[in-house]
Amino acid sequence: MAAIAYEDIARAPKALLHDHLDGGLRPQTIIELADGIGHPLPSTDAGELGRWFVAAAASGSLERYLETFDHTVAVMQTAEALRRVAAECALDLAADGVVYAEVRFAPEQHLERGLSLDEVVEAVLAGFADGVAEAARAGRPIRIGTLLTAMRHAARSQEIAELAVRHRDTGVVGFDIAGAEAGFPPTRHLDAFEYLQRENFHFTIHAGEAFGLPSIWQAIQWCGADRLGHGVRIVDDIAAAEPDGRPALGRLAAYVRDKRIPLELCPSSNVQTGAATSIAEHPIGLLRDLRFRVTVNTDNRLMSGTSMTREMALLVEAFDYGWTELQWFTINAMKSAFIPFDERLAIIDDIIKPGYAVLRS
Ligand SMILES: O=c1[nH]cnc2c1ncn2[C@@H]1O[C@H](CO)[C@@H](O)[C@H]1O
Ligand SMILES: [Zn+2]
Repeated sequence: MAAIAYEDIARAPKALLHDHLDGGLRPQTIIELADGIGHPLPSTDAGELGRWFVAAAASGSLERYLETFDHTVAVMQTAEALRRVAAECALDLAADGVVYAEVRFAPEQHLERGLSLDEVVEAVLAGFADGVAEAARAGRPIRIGTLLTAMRHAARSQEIAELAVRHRDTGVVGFDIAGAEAGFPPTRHLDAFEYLQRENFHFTIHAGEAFGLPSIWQAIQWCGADRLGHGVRIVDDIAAAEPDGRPALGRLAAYVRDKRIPLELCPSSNVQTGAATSIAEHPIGLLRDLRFRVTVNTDNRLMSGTSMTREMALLVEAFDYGWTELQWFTINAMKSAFIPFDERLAIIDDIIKPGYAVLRS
């Protein structure tokens, strides 16, 4: 069978669980917002600036990758800027054929010009509502859930967890921690995770990206994470192959698979930070073969110059995947979403399955 065409993947309904708002700005928007506040940029040509982000982020280290966010966060410090960026995010995802997305950002990074944490969240939620409404008018319906992230090197996670719970009925569906992983274990934020569990709230934790199994183990067994942001280093607990030819799962890997803990895998991002050597050698191939609850994600569309369509196309090329695998990734993501069960099911039954059925035929 011929490989699936890029345009067909673009038309397929897609679900995305791991996308950073401040990692997905349009280069032209960064230029316009930076101009308004006098923030200096590496380039004021949109094409060049886009390429600069991708090159600078492909540093081989998570810490250096994260330095590129200085420019995006700098231009996201007013309610108007946040609202615009969020609206454009919704429009761009919808145009890419994403029908459900969870988008995350760290409110504590947007207080430099006097906004309160609640004002930051309200501006972003308003922007998503604007973008979702405009996308629907253009015949590209999308649903967006917001995740609030706390920065793992900082000490505001309890406050951000409470902020998330405060906005749970107006669009915030989960919580996360992000930032440099080595030296900042998930248990530093145990109070916040315990609070969220008592509130019956959902959270994912960036773990097993730049640091290995101890980070994943803490995220799940100490903190109670519902999902793993990346989690790609779980392969460190899988031995190549036993004499019978089957890979042997260690206790943690077996637990993650048995419990169906979703892995928010982000192939291109991992190659840039050095968490994987190439797409072809990305552990997603092994993890899918072993039937972990694998999902495909963009992480940062600007820093990786990518989209959901492109991530899927790269996997089709590297692993020879067909519609069966792409639908499986999509339904895995939808099953793992933080919105209510009946709403997830409706998207699977009414949008995803019929959409793939049309593409297959
Ligand atoms: O892949 C990642 N690993 C860890 N932290 C990340 C990643 N991508 C983005 N951020 C961090 O999350 C913040 C809020 O969105 C970003 O500002 C960036 O510092
Ligand atoms: Zn991330």
